[in-house]
Amino acid sequence: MASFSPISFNVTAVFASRSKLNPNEQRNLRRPEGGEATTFTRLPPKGDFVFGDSAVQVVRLSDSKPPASRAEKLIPEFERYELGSDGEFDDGDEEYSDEEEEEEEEIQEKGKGVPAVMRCFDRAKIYVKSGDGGDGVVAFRREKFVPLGGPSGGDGGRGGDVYLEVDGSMNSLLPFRKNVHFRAGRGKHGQGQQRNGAKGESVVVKVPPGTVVRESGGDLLLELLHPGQKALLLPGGRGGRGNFSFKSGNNKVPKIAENGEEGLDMWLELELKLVADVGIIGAPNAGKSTFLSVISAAQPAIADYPFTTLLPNLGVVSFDYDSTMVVADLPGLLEGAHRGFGLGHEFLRHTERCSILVHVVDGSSDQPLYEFDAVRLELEMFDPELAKKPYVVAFNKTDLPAASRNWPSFENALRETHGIEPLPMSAATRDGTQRVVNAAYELWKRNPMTTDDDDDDERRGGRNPGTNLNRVADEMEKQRSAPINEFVIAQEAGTGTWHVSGAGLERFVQMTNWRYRDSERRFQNVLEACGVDRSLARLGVKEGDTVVIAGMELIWHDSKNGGATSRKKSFLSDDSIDSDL
Ligand SMILES: Nc1nc2c(ncn2[C@@H]2O[C@H](COP(=O)(O)OP(=O)(O)OP(=O)(O)O)[C@@H](O)[C@H]2O)c(=O)[nH]1
Ligand SMILES: [Mg+2]
Repeated sequence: MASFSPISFNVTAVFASRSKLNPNEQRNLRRPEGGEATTFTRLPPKGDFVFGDSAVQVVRLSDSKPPASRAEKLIPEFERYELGSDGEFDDGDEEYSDEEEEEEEEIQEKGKGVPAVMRCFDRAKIYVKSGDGGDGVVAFRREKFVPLGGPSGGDGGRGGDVYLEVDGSMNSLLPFRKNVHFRAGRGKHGQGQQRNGAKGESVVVKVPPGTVVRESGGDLLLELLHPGQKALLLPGGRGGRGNFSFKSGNNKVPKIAENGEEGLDMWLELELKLVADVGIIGAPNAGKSTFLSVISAAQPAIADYPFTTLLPNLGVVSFDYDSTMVVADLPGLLEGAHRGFGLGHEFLRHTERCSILVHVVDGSSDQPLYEFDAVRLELEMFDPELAKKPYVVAFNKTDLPAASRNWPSFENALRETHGIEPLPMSAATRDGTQRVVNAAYELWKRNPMTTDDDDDDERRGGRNPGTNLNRVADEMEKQRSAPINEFVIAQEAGTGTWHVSGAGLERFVQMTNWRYRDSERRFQNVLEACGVDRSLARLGVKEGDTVVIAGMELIWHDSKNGGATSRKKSFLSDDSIDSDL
């Protein structure tokens, strides 16, 4: 029994819901974005970030950029950043995101002084599309001694799928700077002699562990945390049926075949959130990377100037057989980081998932206390929640005389004003580092992370191995195969134009191949069977009115037996509905 949804005369509202229901419409809406795809330059080889020794340099916290001589060294050969007249660290690569102007300005403000490598290591925007299904064909058997061979047109092959897979060897989203579009192959068309088309080639997009996937400007889709996780994101379109599949008792020689179903497409925003238990923070050049290198097997670049660490490094600290702690060494934090100056903003988000922080202070600097307070303030300004995380303070470089001189007053001040016991250490000589690690471990044990990951794990498709990683694809498939008799009718106010929309109907129109003679008849029959005609008649459609279904304009002609749409030409009501609907 056919049914129809309640009528709405608010055309705008109906279009809005239609864009939700209909992947084709969504495609049209998004397509303009496609023209403005984010393209990036090539990822520089890792070696470009390792620098030789250079003279010691004192960098004040108020310096929001590396000195010019350093800047030159930071620049990989094929990426140019220029120090502008205002002394800011400009990016010569203008190819990055050119969304709306406002957004652009905001990014520029936040990304001030940040080379593209760092801006893009944890965020990317990519386009994915599953393959269209292959078309079915109309063919008839031609055999010797069989004068009237039956239908033999094969079905089209299914389009390729789009998968997302976690690759444990990746640690950034930088590869997506170059590679933005991922399209699965289309299914092959059917052939005569009942040969079905082959399935289109699937595409697997590799992402690093800790990747959060969002539909561009929309909902959170997935959170992929563990190496090996593989999620089916966009299923390929169904292959169109060939005329062999349309053979029925009523129609033994069907001259009809379907188009393949169009694949789905989407712009995705990827965000990498490091999965670390402990975050090492501090001012540039404090010795954070050196500390990580002595407590774990990680070998981060260490050099005697700020901004050595451009991308966070991860290290695993092992305690007992079964107890390990993942530690992240983050780029140096500067005053103004919360406003996007220096490198701060780009990575501060990564500390959100750390249970605790280790704050490394350069004990040999002019004013270690000032440095300590400034970094704390930055944390507070960026996110007060972050500043509330438990932390250990490591007073580094105690092997240097300046640090020894600074130590008593620093220790005193922290004890008095903050109620904290700082721990002295020398990452260079490893003196005291074990104590810091132990303190961090104890603190971490007492403060296990209570992320919201666990709460709505199922929704995110994340941590729990039992979670359905294919739920996005399932959802898409469900939307796509919406029943054909679920539709909404709206009349444009004051005109004789009617809009009929519904995902099932639109898919049906898209798959109808008008080249074949029987297609039109089938189309008319379907409109009648699913209740479109009856609903329109009940709502008062008049002879000559325009009815728009899935972008196709039809003219309504009243039929004798009371109510039916027709497609420009005359309405045919003498045939039964195909049983395969
Ligand atoms: N004397 C001495 N030098 C140290 C110690 N720890 C680190 N250094 C030196 O301090 C400089 C900076 O060390 P890094 O580990 O690169 O500092 P960082 O905090 O990671 O710096 P950025 O990544 O630039 O923010 C290097 O020259 C290290 O050799 C220490 O305990 N004693
Ligand atoms: Mg470093």
